[in-house]
Amino acid sequence: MDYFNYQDDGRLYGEACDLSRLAEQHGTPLYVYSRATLERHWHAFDKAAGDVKHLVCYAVKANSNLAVLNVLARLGSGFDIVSKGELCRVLAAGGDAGKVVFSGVGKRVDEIEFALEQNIFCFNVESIAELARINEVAGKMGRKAAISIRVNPDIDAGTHPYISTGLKENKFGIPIEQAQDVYHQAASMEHLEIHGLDCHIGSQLTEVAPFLEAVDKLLVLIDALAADGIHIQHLDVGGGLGVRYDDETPPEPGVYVEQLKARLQGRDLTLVFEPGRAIAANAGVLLTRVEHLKPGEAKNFAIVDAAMNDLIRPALYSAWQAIIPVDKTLERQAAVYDIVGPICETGDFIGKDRELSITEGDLLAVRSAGAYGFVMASNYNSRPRAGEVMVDGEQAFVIREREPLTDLWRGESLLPES
Ligand SMILES: Cc1ncc(COP(=O)(O)O)c(C=O)c1O
Ligand SMILES: N[C@@H](CCCC[NH3+])C(=O)O
Repeated sequence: MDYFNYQDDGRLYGEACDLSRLAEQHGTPLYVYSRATLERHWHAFDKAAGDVKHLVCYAVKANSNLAVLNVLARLGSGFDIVSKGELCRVLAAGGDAGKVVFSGVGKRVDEIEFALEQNIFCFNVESIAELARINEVAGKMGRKAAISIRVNPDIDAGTHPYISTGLKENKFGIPIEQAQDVYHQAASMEHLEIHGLDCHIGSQLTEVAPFLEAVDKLLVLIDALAADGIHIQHLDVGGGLGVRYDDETPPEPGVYVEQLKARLQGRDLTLVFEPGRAIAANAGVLLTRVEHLKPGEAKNFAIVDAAMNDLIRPALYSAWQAIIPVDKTLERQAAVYDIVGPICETGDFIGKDRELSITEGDLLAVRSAGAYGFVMASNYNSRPRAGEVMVDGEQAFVIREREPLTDLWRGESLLPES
């Protein structure tokens, strides 16, 4: 059975794997990813960028399992990281530090040192204080740090307020009106080398227009900087391309990349992309089993063995993800359910008001769960985090064991007897 959504047209995309068998073998809840889909989505960006100089830096935060990173590293992917931990993962997965961009508003001194030691491609700098810190650390190490400034173009990405990043009121980047001045300050810092210009306006964008608006503003800035003698070599357009969860119709990566390329109008710029969700979301599902059906006057509940600790997107952003029975051939009575987990929170739901034909013990797949799924999991209610499996053609590999119960208190200690 195939339950991998192909983001281009919403079709289920096939790997030769039987999800029911995987659930029986490895238990539920269980994340399952498709290698072929990860690769196809990465290639969609890389191929479309084709004839211009470019670097596809997969955003590690979307899904940082080592096997996922390794699949992309083998394709020659770059990586967008936001912490030392993510850089360590990239290195452990065989990624090339020379293709790493380091984003994030709060880089610590030790993180900057480590990134410099590893010779990363570029720091995406988000404040004047951070510029000064990187300059100082690089100076102490006798190094020069390659930097881009993340510019906040004040554009409404039209996405959920929690994942919108390019507005004035957001904490990210340097306001575009101040950017030219900040580049001049950077140019005067001895241990910095200006390489690029960066922006990221939000996540799950379903239109190209806001990206184009941002790029147009950035190109004006790039031209103004050139006139001042500051030469920008690469333009990092961030991530943010949305995927189809329900009936959205986000542009395909190819269309998005082509339109961005057209905006460059022959400028000699390397394009950097930081897609996370567009590569990983529809390459994965979360498998969960129905524990109980609980009919009620106001609501029917299907209580499943996955919960908000496994997939927090519905609780956190009221995100909608498709939930389907894995075996559709079973004859069941249809009813409308809230699909809820066992956690002691009313917000613990995976989906609301879903018409499903199910009974106790049935296996469900929560689709589009490959991005911002496992990575946002927690141990709330002392629940071990789910296992992860990667399907590769006929084969399936456990790429992370379900967390053993004893790991739940690893590193904790009792107070000494008094
Ligand atoms: C700086 C940066 N780059 C890339 C991404 C990846 O975004 P997405 O998963 O929407 O492509 C994010 C997250 O939104 C981000 O903050
Ligand atoms: N975690 C968010 C996306 C965050 C993007 C990170 N900058 C989601 O699940 O939609």
